Amino acid sequence: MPKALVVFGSESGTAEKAIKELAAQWKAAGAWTVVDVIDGNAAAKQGLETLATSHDAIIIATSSFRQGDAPYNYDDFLGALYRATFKAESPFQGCQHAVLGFGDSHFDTYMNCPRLTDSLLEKCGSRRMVKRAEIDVREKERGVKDMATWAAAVDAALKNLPDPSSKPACIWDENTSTYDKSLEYDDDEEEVAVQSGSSLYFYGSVVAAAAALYYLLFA
Ligand SMILES: Cc1cc2nc3c(=O)[nH]c(=O)nc-3n(C[C@H](O)[C@H](O)[C@H](O)COP(=O)(O)O)c2cc1C
Repeated sequence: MPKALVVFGSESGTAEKAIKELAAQWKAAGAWTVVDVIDGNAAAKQGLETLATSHDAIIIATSSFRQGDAPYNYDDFLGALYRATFKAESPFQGCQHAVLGFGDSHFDTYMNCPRLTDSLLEKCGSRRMVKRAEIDVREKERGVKDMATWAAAVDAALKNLPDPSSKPACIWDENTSTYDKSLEYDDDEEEVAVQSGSSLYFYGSVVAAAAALYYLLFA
């Protein structure tokens, strides 16, 4: 029976409550195993490779806060995805994922964190097993329907899980605008600036340029 881990990022409780309700329904149906429901920071503590090797799928529900940033309890997971991508590592090879996004279309950085998560997971080697759903707080009725459709798609995918090396269920930005926003991630070692979804290497280039200048001037 496939094993899935549910990971959430939630600052005011919406994504957490919604995904816990869905997880309870999936568990009750019993067609596949919901191993646990934990926040992103707790997931990151296990290490990405451990997460991938211990589970067939990772099911994510997250919102965005501030300027499209990760919720406080999800920051470490997003950071770990960034670091793996920077190092061109594929810790999620052999694993599959699904993302449920929560956001408010009033913000320029609408759905930034869920979209980044979906994109970075793929870059980390994971197969997208269903299309990401995006729940806008401004469209309540549509949100309820879209969430039910997504939950059914996740359930169907896990009941008949394709090989993780097969084609993804869809491309990252199918039927949605691309993220043309910026997101900054800070930790002790590095700061990452992603612009227009185009350059994960922005910060690396800045550091390299600064090092070259220092060498020319002082070495
Ligand atoms: C201060 C603040 C900043 C927010 N920033 C964003 C944002 O950048 N992008 C977005 O899509 N939604 C943003 N939202 C909306 C939340 O993501 C949305 O309300 C979501 O449903 C909250 O889910 P949560 O309670 O699980 O964190 C913001 C909300 C607040 C209050």
